[in-house]
Amino acid sequence: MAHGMTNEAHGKDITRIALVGYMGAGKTTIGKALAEDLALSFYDLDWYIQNRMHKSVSQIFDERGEEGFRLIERNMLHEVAEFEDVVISCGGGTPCFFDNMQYINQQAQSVYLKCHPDTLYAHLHMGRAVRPLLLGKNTDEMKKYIATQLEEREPYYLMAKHTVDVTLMDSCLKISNMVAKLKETLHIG
Ligand SMILES: Nc1ncnc2c1ncn2[C@@H]1O[C@H](COP(=O)(O)OP(=O)(O)OP(=O)(O)O)[C@@H](O)[C@H]1O
Ligand SMILES: O=C(O)C1=C[C@@H](O)[C@@H](O)[C@H](O)C1
Ligand SMILES: [Mg+2]
Repeated sequence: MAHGMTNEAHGKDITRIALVGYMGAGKTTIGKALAEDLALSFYDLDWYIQNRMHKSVSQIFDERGEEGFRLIERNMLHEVAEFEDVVISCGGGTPCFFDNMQYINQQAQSVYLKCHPDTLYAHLHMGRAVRPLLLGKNTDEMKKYIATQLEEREPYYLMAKHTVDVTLMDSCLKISNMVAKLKETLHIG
């Protein structure tokens, strides 16, 4: 596989792709499709945390607060980012805590899935996954929260090695186009 990250322990060429970006950008949706296309294993960091902890992300937030969740998230990131020949979808906040983004860049080909706040809102509004940070917010509050937090977080996301704007890929039918664009960006597949 022509990706070019070499594992120093055994000198083998490995592929490890990490997707970052705001909640609702499509990291999970697109990451899964990309992994299938490239015949790589797919790891979603939120799902991995939930499986390892036997608890939902929301439960972890409730029981340990965001601070507790971020500690667990960092530890789990260090587990999945050791795996070889994988696509990893990070959580929306993963790059913004500790030195996570530097670590992601050290371990993987990172891609920021950039998405306009209106599209993020539309995705988050229609999706059914529970995002503790958005709980209890009405439409206006949610739109404001997304716009403000995206501005705060974008400097971290922009540290990724590649940026792909997914705003215009706003249809499930076009997920395959998205995969093609990512492969082109990464010179892979
Ligand atoms: N390109 C797209 N076109 C249409 N719908 C999309 C697209 N990308 C994502 N969606 C939809 O938007 C919702 C959120 O997507 P997804 O869960 O993949 O986002 P995420 O970036 O993984 O978010 P989080 O950081 O919260 O895990 C889902 O319901 C998904 O089906
Ligand atoms: O953007 C965030 O901070 C989050 C995104 C999700 O992926 C989850 O990791 C959690 O809901 C927090
Ligand atoms: Mg996700």
